[in-house]
Amino acid sequence: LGVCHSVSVTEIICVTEEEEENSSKQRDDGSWRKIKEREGKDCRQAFTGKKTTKKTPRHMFYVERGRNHRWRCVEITFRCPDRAMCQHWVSGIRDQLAAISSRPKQLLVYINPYGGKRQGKRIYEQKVAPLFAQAGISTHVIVTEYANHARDHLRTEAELKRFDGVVCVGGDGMFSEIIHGLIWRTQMDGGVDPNSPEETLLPCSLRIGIIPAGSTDCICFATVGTNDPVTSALHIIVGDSQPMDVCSVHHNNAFLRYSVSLLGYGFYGDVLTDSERKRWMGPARYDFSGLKMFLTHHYYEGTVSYLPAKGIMGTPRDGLTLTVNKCPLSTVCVSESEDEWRTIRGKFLAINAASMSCACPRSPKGLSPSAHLADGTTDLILVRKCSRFNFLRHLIRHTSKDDQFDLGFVEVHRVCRFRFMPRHCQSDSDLELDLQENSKRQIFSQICRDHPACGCTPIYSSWNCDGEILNHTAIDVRVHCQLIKLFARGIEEMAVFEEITNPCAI
Ligand SMILES: CCCCCCCCCCCCC/C=C/[C@@H](O)[C@H](CO)NC(=O)CCCCCCCCCCCCCCC
Ligand SMILES: Nc1ncnc2c1ncn2[C@@H]1O[C@H](COP(=O)(O)OP(=O)(O)OP(=O)(O)O)[C@@H](O)[C@H]1O
Ligand SMILES: [Ca+2]
Repeated sequence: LGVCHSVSVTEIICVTEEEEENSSKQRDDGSWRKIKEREGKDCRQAFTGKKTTKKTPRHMFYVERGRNHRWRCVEITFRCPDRAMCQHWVSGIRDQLAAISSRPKQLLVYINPYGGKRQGKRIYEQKVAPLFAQAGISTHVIVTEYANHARDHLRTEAELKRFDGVVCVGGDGMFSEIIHGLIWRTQMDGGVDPNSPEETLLPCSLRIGIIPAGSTDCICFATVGTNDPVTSALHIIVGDSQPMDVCSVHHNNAFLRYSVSLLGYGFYGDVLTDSERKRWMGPARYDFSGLKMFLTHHYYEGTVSYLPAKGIMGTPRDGLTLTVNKCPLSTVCVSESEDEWRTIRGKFLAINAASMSCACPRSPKGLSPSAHLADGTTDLILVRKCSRFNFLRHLIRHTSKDDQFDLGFVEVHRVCRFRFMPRHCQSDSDLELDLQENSKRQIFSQICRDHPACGCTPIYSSWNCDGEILNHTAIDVRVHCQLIKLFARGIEEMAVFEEITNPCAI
């Protein structure tokens, strides 16, 4: 009948053989037959063929694209009338798979059993481990016993040479642990001082895979296009690689933390502080605290200074396109001389630095839809003091096609470095003058946080650094271009997968 099916070798998971008697259920011969998805429902589809009596079917498992960037592992059985021909195909495919050097063979896996809805262990065992086994990947699995277990293990103990990658099963917090461990270890091994904000950090050689099992999973969502464990496992198996920028955050020449997604002062800092007391609510705590902090409507005074990025492709106001793994060729911060710095003083509801889009199920286009994962820049979004109504318009635009930056009180700059100084820390003399007032207001700010209806604004917010609270408000942030790599490929545009899934002759 001439129905054909093509599969790219790079998207084959494995081929297996099994001896099997011909049965009445089977359609034979000389053909490919798509049997079923490995996960989920049966989707039998027979292709052409003529009957024979005894066969040795060869099963091939490969990636099939579904809706919303989801990938599935599906199975095709192919039979040949001639055994030698079959063997030839199987060994040919195996040789080609073995030649793909980017595919991992040994992985170090950390599972946070308490992330998100506490399903990490189950998700890994039921959905991911069988796929890794099928693809011939061996794993060393560590179920974490306490917070920072994975980070500390990576920093000091893990025998990194044995592995081709690190997999983290959990949310953004768990991913943050992994990058802190890996980046630190890489600098120590290479003799680089992570405490100096001026040091150029050494890139990490091991790729990181994220199996989403957390509350926000924004890093997985923004790098793979969905927060689906099977899709992530398949990106790991086929050996994808997506470089990613990392911001280092310092306070007075002391290292605080790294950030890859959101550094947020004001609204997102307050949402996080409030939600930490409500961990028992699970992922819904963010919506509850989000609503609460929207109603409290605090603003904060301070000075933001930044070094604009130069020679880059695009600005934060570009269309909502996210591209696949395209890395800019030119360096961005050509000059770091002091006269290039710009300064803005003001009263802000939110100061956000988005180093990637921060797309997540709450906001599928994210905080900065055109932010690039790997261009050495972060998008600095300043939301000035405005009415609740206007702030709501800005927030709602994160969930629609409308441009959240096209509002008079919002500005956005693509930068490669920035600093923030809250108003009351601006100088020693300011500090002395404000000392008494500060200590009074600090006490009141706690009272106000607990009783937001009182309507007065505390002086300080906190920085939300990828979901962790920083314990300093004056910070110095620097973007390190492509410091880490993920088992991902960015978000595929429609045209890319239409091309690949179209059947064509073999
Ligand atoms: C009216 C609907 C407006 C919806 C606006 C949605 C904007 C959502 C933007 C989400 C950005 C997430 C950035 C990710 C940061 C992660 O590194 C970090 C670690 O996981 N997550 C959080 O800090 C967790 C941060 C979670 C923030 C949730 C904010 C929810 C806001 C809700 C506001 C409700 C106002 C309703 C008024 C009637
Ligand atoms: N065994 C453990 N016990 C307690 N906490 C742990 C353990 N392992 C990891 N953690 C910590 O749990 C926190 C939350 O983890 P994770 O990111 O996986 O889930 P989450 O629900 O998405 O949380 P968040 O929204 O804070 O990112 C992380 O900061 C991590 O350091
Ligand atoms: Ca970036």
